[in-house]
Amino acid sequence: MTAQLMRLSDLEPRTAGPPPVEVLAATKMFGNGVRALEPIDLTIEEGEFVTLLGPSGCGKSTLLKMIADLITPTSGGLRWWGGDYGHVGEPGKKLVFVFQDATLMPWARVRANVRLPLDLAGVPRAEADARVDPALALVGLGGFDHCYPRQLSGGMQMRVSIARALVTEPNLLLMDEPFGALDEITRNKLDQDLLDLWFAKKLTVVFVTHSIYEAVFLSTRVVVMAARPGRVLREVRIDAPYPRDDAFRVSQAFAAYARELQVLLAEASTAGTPQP
Ligand SMILES: Nc1ncnc2c1ncn2[C@@H]1O[C@H](COP(=O)(O)OP(=O)(O)OP(=O)(O)O)[C@@H](O)[C@H]1O
Repeated sequence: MTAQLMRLSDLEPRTAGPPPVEVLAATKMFGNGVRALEPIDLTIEEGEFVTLLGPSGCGKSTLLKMIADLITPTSGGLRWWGGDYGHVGEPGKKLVFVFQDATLMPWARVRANVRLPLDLAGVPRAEADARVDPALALVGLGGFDHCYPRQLSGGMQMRVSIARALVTEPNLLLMDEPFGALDEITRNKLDQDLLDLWFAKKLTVVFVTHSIYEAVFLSTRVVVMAARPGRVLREVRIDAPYPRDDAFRVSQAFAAYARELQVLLAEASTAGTPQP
């Protein structure tokens, strides 16, 4: 990672290609009558780190899963790199989803856990193994490949989960509150390492969190959502230079963004009407 400070304007756009994700008036109504999402319009540009922030039930996970094509919109649609989902997975258009739980196979060593997506894709064992080591090194777990998940802390298990995502060499990383279950110190460290990874690998990231502080620290842009029904309330660009470190966390700029998001979250929590 460069030691030179970069502003957002230095980072974008990383390519002139179509945006990795366009959400086009997409809605979601579940079978039980819950209107999880009102029409959402959202474009994620290449190289952005976009965070979905909002109170419980505002549809953050539903929107993220729609972006991963795990949930189909009730109306409206999405485009990925300018086309339909059929093109996702082609070179330069790879997407991966990281869940809140590490979801590791407890009976398998770290190496086998990280190699899993390559095994499933039929990548020859020697080639797959060769890709595991750099992925583990990227998350700071070089040398832990022979451990079982139970021998690792919660933070280390999340790192394995991220390595398992990185081994597929994604362009777009979708993360559903990946560090929500971790203590604050571990979470801060993983946030820092994730930012370094995002920067080094030129990833595009869409990240879900409840935490204002995590959103400010990580994001180029925060999308604040409100509930009942789920919708986008406001977007806030976090125009602070990268790389960001602990000095940013205690800066006036950080506090000002946190205050702004706090006010919006309070608004998001009171807005809306009860529904089934
Ligand atoms: N499969 C489902 N069937 C019915 N309703 C659902 C389903 N999934 C989510 N919902 C409802 O849709 C709304 C949005 O849920 P979602 O999980 O997307 O919100 P969220 O903002 O991610 O919440 P949290 O922060 O608590 O994870 C909620 O009212 C939820 O109960």
